[in-house]
Amino acid sequence: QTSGSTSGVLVTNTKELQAALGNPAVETVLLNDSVVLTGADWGNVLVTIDRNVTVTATPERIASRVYVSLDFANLIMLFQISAGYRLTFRGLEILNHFDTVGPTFRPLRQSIGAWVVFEDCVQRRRAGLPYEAAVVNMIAAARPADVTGPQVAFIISDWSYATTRFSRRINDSKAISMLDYQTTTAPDSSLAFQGLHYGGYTYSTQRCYYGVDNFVPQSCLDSKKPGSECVALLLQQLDSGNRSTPTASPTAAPNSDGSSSDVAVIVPAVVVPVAVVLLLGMGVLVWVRRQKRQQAYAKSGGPGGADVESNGGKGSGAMQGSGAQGSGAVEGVFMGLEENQQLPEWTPMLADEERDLDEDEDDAHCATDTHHQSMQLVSTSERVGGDTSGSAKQQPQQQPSPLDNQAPSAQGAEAKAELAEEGKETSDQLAKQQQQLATNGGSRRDGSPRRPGSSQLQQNEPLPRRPTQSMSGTPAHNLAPAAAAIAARAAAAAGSTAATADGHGKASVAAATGNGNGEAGPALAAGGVAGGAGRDEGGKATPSGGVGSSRVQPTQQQLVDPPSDMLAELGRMAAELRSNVKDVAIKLEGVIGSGSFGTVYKGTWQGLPVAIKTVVFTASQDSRRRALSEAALCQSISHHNIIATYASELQPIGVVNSTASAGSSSQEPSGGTPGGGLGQPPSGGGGALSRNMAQIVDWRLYIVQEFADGGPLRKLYGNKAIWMGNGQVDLPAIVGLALGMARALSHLHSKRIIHGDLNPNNVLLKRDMAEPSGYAIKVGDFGLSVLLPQHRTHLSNVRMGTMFYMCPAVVLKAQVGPASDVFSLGVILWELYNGRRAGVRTDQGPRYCSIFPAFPPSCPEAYRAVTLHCLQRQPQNRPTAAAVEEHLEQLLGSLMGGMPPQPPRDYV
Ligand SMILES: Nc1ncnc2c1ncn2[C@@H]1O[C@H](COP(=O)(O)OP(=O)(O)OP(=O)(O)O)[C@@H](O)[C@H]1O
Repeated sequence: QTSGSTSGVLVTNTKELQAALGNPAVETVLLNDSVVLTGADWGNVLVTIDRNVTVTATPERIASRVYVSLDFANLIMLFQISAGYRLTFRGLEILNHFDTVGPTFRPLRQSIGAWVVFEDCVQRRRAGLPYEAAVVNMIAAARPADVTGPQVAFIISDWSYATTRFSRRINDSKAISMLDYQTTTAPDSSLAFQGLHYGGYTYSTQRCYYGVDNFVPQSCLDSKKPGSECVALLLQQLDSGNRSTPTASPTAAPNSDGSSSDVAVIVPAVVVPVAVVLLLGMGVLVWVRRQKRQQAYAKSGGPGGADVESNGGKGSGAMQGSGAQGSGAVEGVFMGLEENQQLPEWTPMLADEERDLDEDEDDAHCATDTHHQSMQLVSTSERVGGDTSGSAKQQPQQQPSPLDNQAPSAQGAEAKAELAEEGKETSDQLAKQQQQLATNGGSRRDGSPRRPGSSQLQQNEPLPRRPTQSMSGTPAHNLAPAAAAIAARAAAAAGSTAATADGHGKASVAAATGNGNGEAGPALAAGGVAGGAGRDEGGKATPSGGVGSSRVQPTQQQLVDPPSDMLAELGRMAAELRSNVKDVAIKLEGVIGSGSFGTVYKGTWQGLPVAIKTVVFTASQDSRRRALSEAALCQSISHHNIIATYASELQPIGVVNSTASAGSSSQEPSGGTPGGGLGQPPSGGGGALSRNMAQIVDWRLYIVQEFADGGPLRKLYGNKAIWMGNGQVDLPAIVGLALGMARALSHLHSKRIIHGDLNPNNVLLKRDMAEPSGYAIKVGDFGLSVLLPQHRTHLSNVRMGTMFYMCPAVVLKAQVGPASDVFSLGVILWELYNGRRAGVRTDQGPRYCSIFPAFPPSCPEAYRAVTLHCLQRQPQNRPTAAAVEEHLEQLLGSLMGGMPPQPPRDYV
């Protein structure tokens, strides 16, 4: 049981545990009976652990499936783990060891580059967020850069386990199964003035369960207090003996004598029948909708639950949907058009029916991006490629824990069902959050309150168009009320969670121009911009042009209330930035969302509204190449229709001391910018830190980008101002947006850059009155972009992109080139005209909607032709992005009675 260790030591109390952890010869510490640590016995000692140690229940306890209780009694900073080492807890019920929320393990002092691992453990909090909120936070937490796949955490019911704490089993109606949850906690020195240093390590839980004794009341969460504050309040109440208010919960744990409280019995008695009735009602609703859907498909000539192939089958059968079988079909891949292929018939009835479906799907998958991420857990990931390739599609298999009380097979099935269930719960929760924001804080362009529903664009929301078709400049005064409302909300956000990083210190380094001075001491250094709003290709400062106008643009379209863990993270980040960022004022205002590689924050930098992307990665990783190349690529591109990157900054967050194996302790990074390199790999430059470059374990990359206040294109779909119904559309608006994308792509391809993941999530919008739609296109997310070598038409062995937007050559042959981007553009052009997504996920799997790629008869032939040209099966039959641009320019010109609007000169 001691894993080959010859040095297992049995401990029974605080002093023995301290001695064992501090003894370099001990690799395994055994617990057979409950241990409650006491501060008096531990004393003022910080034990340094510079080896791998496992603290585990004895083999007998594990064999008899009893967790041994280890109570840290809220003692803090008892030990520190040197970088590169891991402290593992196994088979234990661990109590009173957490910070109020989040994965901060309070007994552990800041341990940069170390691992704390919990295997087959129960983790219990005395007070915590409701499971539904906690699981959202867990799923939203970024995985360590070198760990693939999504977080796997979900709520389970009827949880029961045995612990050495009680003679009776503990029974809870719910718990969270943390099957595979891993995250790297940011080094947190925000409480250094109190002598407290936390974080910096990777926190990993495998096959663990998470239970909470007392839940914060919903009223506290509804009052918009951060979750951590609600938990702190609850703990105060518990300490003062006032347990009556907050503890009511159907999942209340047994009281210390092992008996359940009355509340825990009564609440289920009321809630369960109501929930059952509601669930039944929902089930009937879903069934009716499904029937309707199937009837509609049947009418269109397809089999029940038809997929695209049924429609495409009218032609050559080139379209494949999820239901296509035995034909080499790939889920969610449109196989492209062959010459003279007959398209499915477009009927308003089908389009409307499908819209219904699409809205379901949009609600379920796109309420927020945190949610988008969570859905990767519960269903097939849409995005593949690079680090996430494959992994996101696979659900990690649960290894039966030796301590599990449920039959492994039953639990596996249950886990899947729970995963699906939790995805729904998560989406509901986030939809609610967003609704609250819309009701409470959002504002519309005219300053009137947003209607409930979403903080994003609503279907009938008026667009920010210029009043006439003239191409005059932005009427900034129209935006003042919204700007005021936004400022108020931003100020409120700043009051609670944000901080202005305006510390003093060393100068920033301009790396894009290669003149880094290598001095340790980081700063958010201006890459392409030197204190200005715009930039040109060479990274020189330019006078503010179009981007400058963003100073008066409303900026709240995308801001969602972050989960409380993120608020905590935001606070830490702000503190970190405050201490590190020297001559640059950066203000964080909230979380926009998170994608597969990190979190995106909303902030202000040098007076500009910005989005700050953060990516944590490991030096030895492929993800390093990828993160750095994204930063480098972003900074090398300057175009009106591509998100501008103002600055980027690489910060070390973990260091392995080369002498660590000889027993010395970890070395905290000085916070320097290695090599003075913005977006440069950590290889070279001066400074103390850069001399030890190879020893740096983890990095955090910040990319400061232009803020696209209109949100992603997918949120615009269906807006009644553009898509009026029955195939009636605002053509100039659509063609203007399409042209923006074609211009962006054409520019990228002229630089031999392949975007690799063009989809309506990565195409952002920014208010711009000069555009027919009121929005300028801003293509972003270069995480999967690659540079095409000279004289090559494509790269092989690169499979990347997002389901529904990948061309067959990418999926089937792993060939990526400009033509694959053009194919993705074709799918989006179709979506733009139809105001909806081409592909949806259904209960039967992902599939294209049945009318794709048909157009309503009212669609001008010029638009239809260029779209279908992009969707050709053979890459060589597709047009270049430049040709699409030219074509759309002509079309828009003719629609607007002259030349289409030109982007501001500085940005072309
Ligand atoms: N420059 C920006 N301005 C405004 N919002 C942005 C900006 N960049 C990203 N976002 C938003 O931040 C969220 C996260 O973006 P990110 O690019 O990290 O992930 P994603 O595209 O949603 O997912 P993935 O990276 O997994 O494809 C999204 O809602 C995105 O629209």
